[in-house]
Amino acid sequence: MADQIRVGVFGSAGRMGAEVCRAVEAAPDLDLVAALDIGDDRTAAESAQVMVDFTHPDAVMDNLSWCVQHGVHAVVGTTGFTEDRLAQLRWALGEAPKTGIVVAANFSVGAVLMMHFAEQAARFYESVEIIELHHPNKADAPSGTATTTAHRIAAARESAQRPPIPDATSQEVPGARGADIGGIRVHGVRLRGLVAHQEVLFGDPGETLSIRHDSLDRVSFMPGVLAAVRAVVDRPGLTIGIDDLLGL
Ligand SMILES: NC(=O)C1=CN([C@@H]2O[C@H](COP(=O)(O)OP(=O)(O)OC[C@H]3O[C@@H](n4cnc5c(N)ncnc54)[C@H](OP(=O)(O)O)[C@@H]3O)[C@@H](O)[C@H]2O)C=CC1
Ligand SMILES: O=C(O)C1=N[C@H](C(=O)O)C[C@H](O)C1
Repeated sequence: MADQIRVGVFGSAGRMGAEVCRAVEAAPDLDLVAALDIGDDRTAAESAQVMVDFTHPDAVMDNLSWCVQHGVHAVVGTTGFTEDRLAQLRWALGEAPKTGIVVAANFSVGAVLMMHFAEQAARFYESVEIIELHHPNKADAPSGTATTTAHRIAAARESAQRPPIPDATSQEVPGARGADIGGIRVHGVRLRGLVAHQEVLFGDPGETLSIRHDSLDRVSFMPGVLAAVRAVVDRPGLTIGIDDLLGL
């Protein structure tokens, strides 16, 4: 079909990459032109308009540098995007970018809503902690979703001039209180049988609020990935998260 978007996938043999290949092949408006995994030659990717990257935090920056050099748009789900890495991408894209890059810690609509709702709730509660739960083959901890959620909650609390979260712990086995991400405690669970799950717990005197999201299958990420593929061709520059694409 003439007006199909030509799509390639970095990490095509991985859990997410394989699912993206299936989703692209099933979409009538998309054409899968390159399925590349580690060590593969990138020549096939030169014919792509959009490359999707679900690889590894150690590999993704090199893949994106190739995309920018070749004017190929990118949709990126791989984790590990610190402020420093985002700044490197902005610098590589330049002041008048022609290429678009969408980087999202989580492409599932429910997870995007969970982060959005958690950000809304953040200013109302004295206490907040995050529990992320994933399959045991996951390379990184805490998850990119939990890190992003923690930073968004921390920023919302700062805007609302919330004091630090109360915690009188004075004796602690290292790790028992989780990781401190921007002042928010994040606890990581790795358990066979899980896919990707997160609970954000808020507390105030006499009440708690739990906001939980569960990805039970990797198909949950596909509508967001495909929406980003369709959008990125008309979005030069760096887009962080898919909230805008969902109208949030
Ligand atoms: N944003 C989101 O919605 C989601 C993000 N993720 C993130 O996506 C990433 C991948 O997750 P997952 O699919 O579970 O991981 P996998 O390990 O299953 O897949 C990664 C694949 O990428 C390959 N790979 C590594 N380096 C390169 C490279 N330079 N070029 C091409 N392929 C490469 C790996 O090969 P090999 O195994 O040989 O190293 C592997 O086949 C993680 O960072 C994860 O956190 C996951 C789910 C949703
Ligand atoms: O590795 C995974 O599986 C996932 N990674 C992303 C993350 O680190 O947040 C998204 C989702 O949690 C699944």
